[in-house]
Amino acid sequence: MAVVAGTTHKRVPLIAGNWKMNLDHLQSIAFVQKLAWTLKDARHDFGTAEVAVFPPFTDLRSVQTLISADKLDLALGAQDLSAHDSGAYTGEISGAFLAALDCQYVIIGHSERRTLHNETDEVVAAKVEAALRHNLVPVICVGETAEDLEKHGASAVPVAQLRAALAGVTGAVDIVVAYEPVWAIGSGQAATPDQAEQVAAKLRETLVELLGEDVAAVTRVLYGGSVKAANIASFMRESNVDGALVGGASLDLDEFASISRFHKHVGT
Ligand SMILES: O=C(CO)COP(=O)(O)O
Repeated sequence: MAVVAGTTHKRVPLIAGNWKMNLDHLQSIAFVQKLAWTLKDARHDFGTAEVAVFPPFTDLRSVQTLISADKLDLALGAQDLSAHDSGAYTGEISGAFLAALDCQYVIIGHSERRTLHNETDEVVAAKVEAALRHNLVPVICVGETAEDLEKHGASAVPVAQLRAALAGVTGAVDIVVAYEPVWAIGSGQAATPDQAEQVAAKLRETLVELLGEDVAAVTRVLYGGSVKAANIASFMRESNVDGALVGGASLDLDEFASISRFHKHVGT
């Protein structure tokens, strides 16, 4: 595992681009090609930061083909999956299908799905189990609303959501946790690095309790919510923040490439 210069990280950071419902399959090809060239030109070392893209379902085949044909150093993830493996579930996408497309990751429990699609903690937990059944790494999203923050402080809701998401999980699992305060998503108002670190530390304590020291020590905890090139370094200086889940800025090629190369700014 890489220790990133200028930080205390012992986990390889993950910079994950959640495209949400943006870029069709043709646009995705152009974008990923340019992203790969930009990172290659900059001699990006994937040992210092793994870079992953999370396109819409309809883009996955195109992006997978590009990554595999051109041997691009990019990881691929989906934005959601079904809790079921196959059968009469119109409109759902099985984890088996994602694994067959070489997806390594899948986002689960994003606040937009919790709010707009009424995903409960139980649904999130069932999806985490489905991801693990298919050897996909779930990127489990947790985060408090502005109202939660006011009423319960920053960490109570994210910690409770993480406990619920891991209800059916034991042992040496490969997971990623993304702390995304709902009030910071798309608002331009990111959490402070200290706020992110405090919640990330609480989430890691929860991982120790639920899954043991060894799993907690290697699990990456990401921060998400108005991350951009100008603020990524300040988050990455925190010892419990191991990367970022980036929304809007992941659609801007130069901005996302610059975020991926955060170690250039750490210590400056
Ligand atoms: O929701 C997010 C990533 O999943 C964050 O979105 P923004 O980076 O646009 O705030």
